[in-house]
Amino acid sequence: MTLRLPDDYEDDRFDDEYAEPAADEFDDSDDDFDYDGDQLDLAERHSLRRVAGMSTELEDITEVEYRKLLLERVVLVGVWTSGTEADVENSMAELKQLAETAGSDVLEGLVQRRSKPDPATYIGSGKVEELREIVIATGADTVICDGELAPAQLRNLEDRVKVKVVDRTALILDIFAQHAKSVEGKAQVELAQLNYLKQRLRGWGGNLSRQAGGQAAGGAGIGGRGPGETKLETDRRRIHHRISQLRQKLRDMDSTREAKRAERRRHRVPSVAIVGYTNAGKSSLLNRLTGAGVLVEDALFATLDPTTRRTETADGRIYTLTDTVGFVRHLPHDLVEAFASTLEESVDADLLVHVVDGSDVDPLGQISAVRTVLNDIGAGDNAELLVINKADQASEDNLQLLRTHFPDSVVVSARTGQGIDALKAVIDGRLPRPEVEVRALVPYSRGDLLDKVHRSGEFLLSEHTADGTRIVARVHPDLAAEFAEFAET
Ligand SMILES: Nc1nc2c(ncn2[C@@H]2O[C@H](COP(=O)(O)OP(=O)(O)OP(=O)(O)O)[C@@H](O)[C@H]2O)c(=O)[nH]1
Ligand SMILES: [Mg+2]
Repeated sequence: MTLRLPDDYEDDRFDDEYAEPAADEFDDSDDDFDYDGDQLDLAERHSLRRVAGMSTELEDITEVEYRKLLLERVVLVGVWTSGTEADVENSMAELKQLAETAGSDVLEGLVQRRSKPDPATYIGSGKVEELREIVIATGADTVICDGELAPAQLRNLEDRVKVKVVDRTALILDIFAQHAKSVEGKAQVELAQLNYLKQRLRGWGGNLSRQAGGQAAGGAGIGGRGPGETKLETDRRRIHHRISQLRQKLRDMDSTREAKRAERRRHRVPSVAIVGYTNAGKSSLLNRLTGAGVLVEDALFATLDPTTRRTETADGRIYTLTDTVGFVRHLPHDLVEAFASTLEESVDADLLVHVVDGSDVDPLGQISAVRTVLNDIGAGDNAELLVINKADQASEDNLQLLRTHFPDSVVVSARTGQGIDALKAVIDGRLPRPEVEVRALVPYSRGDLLDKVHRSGEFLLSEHTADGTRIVARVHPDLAAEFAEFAET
């Protein structure tokens, strides 16, 4: 079925670039690698929360739920442009995990080796045919592509395989939408979704009935009503309006967050941010270090709101530990931008505790993906302590590899507690030190001063004399001033 669209509907940014290619560009000679569904270990799929029905109208855009994708029975598609076969399998396995986290059943996976994705349809036209056959045979209602597709590519593919096509970016946005809990988190996700959506309006409202999910085999639900030009315009305007509302709302919330941060800086409480790949065990580690009781889940992006807890070093110095949003390869740029204020917790931190899952198949890949995002958000130069987690589960080979690459790292298991005391000691050693050394004889009536040193400074010497406590300590300048009257030289 051909789709009729309003004449003026052309995506202004992409259409020229991704115009229909000439027939000879549909070259499938390089279709030499097939990825059959068995490699995706279907037995292991667990059924997570399904996404409930979604309106086909764009009227409820005040709801973050609005963009729920209704992913149910999906086929995954990837283009293998570079790297080894193991890399591509790894990337597809991660896409599968993301799809399952979003609540879908993964039926089959398909990979094409090409020098670059097809500009019109992402995969070559021969593969598109094959994909369409798989969609019919499996009864899939959605195709998920492992990348960020241009709006025109999504449209073209949808027109040919006749079910909904989404990309990795939309999938990640959807997962974030499902997991967002706080008002701020929801607003951030909604902003990212709307920014993504505004380029792709027709793709969702056009040829597919979103409620029916597009029944490829029967043809039902296809060729539904496309939005008229007026409606598109209204929707666009509404989205732009909502985007500016959300930006304002986030700016307001940002000032509250900034006030809290300023407060911490004023009291010179050192701050440590726990960062790392999603599912690496960041929340588990925060719980282990502070007894925080933060949600831990074997799911991607379980944590979207940063949690900050106070804790102290063995000698009683206070510092804060913040659990943060996990990262993933190719984190959508819109998300990074929308989460900027949340991510600033990491930018501001005195020390980044970078947690990597030592039992992952590609821990080095995870580390570099995380460092890429850290660079993007301006935290690339912060002091970093690499922590290799899940030591109880990691292979000796992996541990060896990581230790060789990162000799200063600490190996722990947040689950068993292995290495946690050593980690605390290393964090302690890497916290910023108070800068002023004071020598004083403090009368016994001023125990409060000693208490302050205990909380925010560091004793180098403390001895009891007949006249009071003689101390040598490192403290912050404000506190140093309070010792002036008792100073000794
Ligand atoms: N075997 C083992 N599993 C662990 C360890 N630490 C965490 N896990 C498990 O790994 C999964 C993810 O843990 P989380 O602490 O939620 O990971 P996270 O990094 O906070 O994940 P997100 O918030 O989703 O990015 C959970 O199932 C944990 O039980 C560990 O040391 N060993
Ligand atoms: Mg977490």
